Amino acid sequence: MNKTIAPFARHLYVMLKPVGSICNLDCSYCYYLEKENLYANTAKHFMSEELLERFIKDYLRSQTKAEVLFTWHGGEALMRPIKFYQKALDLQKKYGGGRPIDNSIQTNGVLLTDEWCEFFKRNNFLVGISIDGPREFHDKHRRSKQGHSTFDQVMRGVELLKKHQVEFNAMAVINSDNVKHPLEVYNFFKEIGCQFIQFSPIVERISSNDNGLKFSSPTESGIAEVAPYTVDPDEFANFYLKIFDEWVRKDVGSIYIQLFDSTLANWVGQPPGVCTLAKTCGHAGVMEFNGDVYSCDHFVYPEFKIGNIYSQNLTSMMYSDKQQRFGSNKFTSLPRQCRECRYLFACYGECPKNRFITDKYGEPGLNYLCNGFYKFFDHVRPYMDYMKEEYENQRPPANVMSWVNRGMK
Ligand SMILES: C[S@@+](CC[C@H](N)C(=O)[O-])C[C@H]1O[C@@H](n2cnc3c(N)ncnc32)[C@H](O)[C@@H]1O
Ligand code: SF4
Ligand code: SF4
Ligand code: SF4
Repeated sequence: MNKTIAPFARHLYVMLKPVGSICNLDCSYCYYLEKENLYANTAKHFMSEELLERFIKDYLRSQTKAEVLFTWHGGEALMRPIKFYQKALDLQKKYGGGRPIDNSIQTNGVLLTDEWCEFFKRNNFLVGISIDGPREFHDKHRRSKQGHSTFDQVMRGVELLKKHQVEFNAMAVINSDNVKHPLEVYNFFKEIGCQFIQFSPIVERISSNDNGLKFSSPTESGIAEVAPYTVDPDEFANFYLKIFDEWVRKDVGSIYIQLFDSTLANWVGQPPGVCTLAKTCGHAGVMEFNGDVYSCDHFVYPEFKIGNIYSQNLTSMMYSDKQQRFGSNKFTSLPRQCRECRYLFACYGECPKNRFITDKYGEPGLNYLCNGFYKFFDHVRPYMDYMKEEYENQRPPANVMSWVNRGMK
């Protein structure tokens, strides 16, 4: 089984929200918590077993490849009991026709127990656990509903995952605080024995609409109110540069950082495995607790709803004109600065969610983090060129470490 959650390499992929956006924590920057307001008139935000069965049957039927990936997401997916997931596994078996099925679950880690970990190990789940680095950075934003620290609980969760040898990776946001401490954050993950790290930058704007959602929908234009924890593009570049310089000397082949892997993949002409750096997207939808399906986890806004599984099947929603346009738009809407950029092949304008500034020609739709990405690609170029050559000559790209350490670069 793959050790990173790379759903975007799939043809048709829909992640699930078994408790909608309900969560036991109150992270300051969370884009998903407020989705509760989209369903303000629904008393219970949890997926029924009847809907679970409908989804599993349809999802398995719509796959074009033998291997199938289910992802359980939230809100906090561990707020459903183990028996809910056991039921899901039984249904996967019932409708799977013997095909290989993987499950991944994303969690804040606070509710992990021996029992959960035994269940994950037994059923080969890949667990994504959210930690923002050492205690002071983690606790700054990831707090309980009562405002308490969660660091110790999450670390206890990590220890349980390790004790039961559950495959896990770490999800860490890069925000305006931890971005200033790249090596402390990187070394922390190495010290806790985490080999697979996905960093995701916070880029949020405060909405001026009164639709009950605090964060701007990607369709709102303008930069005026960037949320305070949003990462600065230059600091974002510096964060990755510092970590890259450490990684390329010591850790290639032993620590996996999603951006580095995906960049190398684009450099050698392979699919990057992450939607944000692909030419197009749109094959990764999300289904809410009531069967509503949206274009993407970061586009859960009324205007990006593509249907409901009670009235349409997944194939017709995911291959609808609306969803196909959503996906191709990632490329077709790029502003001139991107179209002319030497790193277009590696970046593709990153995620459309973050494209709300104007480019140097005055065209709208440039990525807020453009400057940061450009600096990153410019910095890693010689190393990527070297690793590409090794790869193309059937030698391990990890040879880059001895090249760098011999002072060749
Ligand atoms: C919405 S949470 C849901 C799963 C689970 N509750 C957790 O925290 O892992 C999924 C991931 O999104 C990250 N996240 C939350 N708000 C974000 C934002 N505004 N931008 C980028 N990532 C964010 C979280 O840190 C977490 O790793
Ligand atoms: S734990 Fe996850 S869903 Fe809950 S508030 Fe934090 S980021 Fe959001
Ligand atoms: S909109 Fe962004 S996060 Fe969503 S699928 Fe496209 S690139 Fe990925
Ligand atoms: S680095 Fe900037 S200009 Fe180049 S493709 Fe990315 S967002 Fe566009």
